[in-house]
Amino acid sequence: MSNRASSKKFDLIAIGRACIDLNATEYNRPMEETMTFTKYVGGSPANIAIGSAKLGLKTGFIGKIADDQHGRFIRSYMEKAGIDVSGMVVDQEGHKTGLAFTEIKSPDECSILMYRDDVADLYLRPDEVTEDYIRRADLLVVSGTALAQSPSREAVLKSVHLAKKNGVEIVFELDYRPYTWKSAEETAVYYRLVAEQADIVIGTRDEYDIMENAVGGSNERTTEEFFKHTPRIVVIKHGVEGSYAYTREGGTYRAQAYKTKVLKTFGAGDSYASAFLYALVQGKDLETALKYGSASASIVVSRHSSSDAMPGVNEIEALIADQPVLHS
Ligand SMILES: Nc1ncnc2c1ncn2[C@@H]1O[C@H](COP(=O)(O)OP(=O)(O)O)[C@@H](O)[C@H]1O
Ligand SMILES: O=C(O)C[C@@H](O)[C@H](O)C(=O)COP(=O)(O)O
Repeated sequence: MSNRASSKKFDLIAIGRACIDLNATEYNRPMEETMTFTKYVGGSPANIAIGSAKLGLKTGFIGKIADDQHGRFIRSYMEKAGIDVSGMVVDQEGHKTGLAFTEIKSPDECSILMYRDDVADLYLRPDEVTEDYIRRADLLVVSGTALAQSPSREAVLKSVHLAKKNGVEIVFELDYRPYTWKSAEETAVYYRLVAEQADIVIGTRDEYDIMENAVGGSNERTTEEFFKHTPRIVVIKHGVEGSYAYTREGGTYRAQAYKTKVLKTFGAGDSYASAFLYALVQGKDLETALKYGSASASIVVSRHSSSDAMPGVNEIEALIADQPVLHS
């Protein structure tokens, strides 16, 4: 897929949450002993939009933000990052910004403490998603978490319908977060509904298991099932073990993770998605796109945030040229 000749206003529009991450400033200790936190924009689809804009993609965002100091910080940060925020809606009903406190106990022992009761992003309504905005994109990136509750769920389903109607390719980032979902059955129903209509699906092996409502699924069975439906590319990530891309035509590609000095584990998935999509938009082949995703992720896990830390193209390409892979 090369969209370089595309006349569309946006290479990519992401839909879902834009929130706040509060990352432990003193790390390598439990959160109980952390006294200060550094504020960043967060929320997986917002992070993907920021990563994409930093790589030079024409990027838009659809989501609902709170009418408070955090909401205004998010809008202004994203605007300065070069993202079109005209699809962002300000909540008028007193809903709050979602917060994610991140604990960094050690480079591989991190956790996230979410404050997401009644958060503004899950109140995005279908009437706040317009055809005129969606049709201006080549890609619509849908976050799985935005399907967790109504009315955000219906807003996202409408965006999927509008994307299909207007020939906009759908990228489904499974982005599974256990909070806000009511049951495993419910999650599997909505995940499958959107995944089967998507053109590109990206997730970790564990997230595909959630979608299949089963444990220990295999990539072969997952992809066999997907290719009976719309998806043409399925990306399955396996953490430090690397990642795979499967194509409808029967291709299998693998990328290894790059060696890095890990500061924390989160942020890997969002940086991976933005760089992978950037490479596809540039018309690069799948094997190269996987390398871009892996390189970007390895850079972000070595830094403190998941949004501000997103790398530029030169950093990603320099890392790929160095080839410091983890497992061969
Ligand atoms: N510790 C690590 N060191 C280097 N790269 C990593 C590390 N952890 C993850 N990655 C890279 O990030 C990608 C996505 O990570 P993964 O943990 O599977 O996703 P998520 O963050 O969505 O859970 C991996 O495929 C790998 O390329
Ligand atoms: O998505 C969130 O609400 C929290 C993120 O902003 C946070 O930085 C994070 O968890 C990113 O994790 P990833 O899925 O590993 O990229």
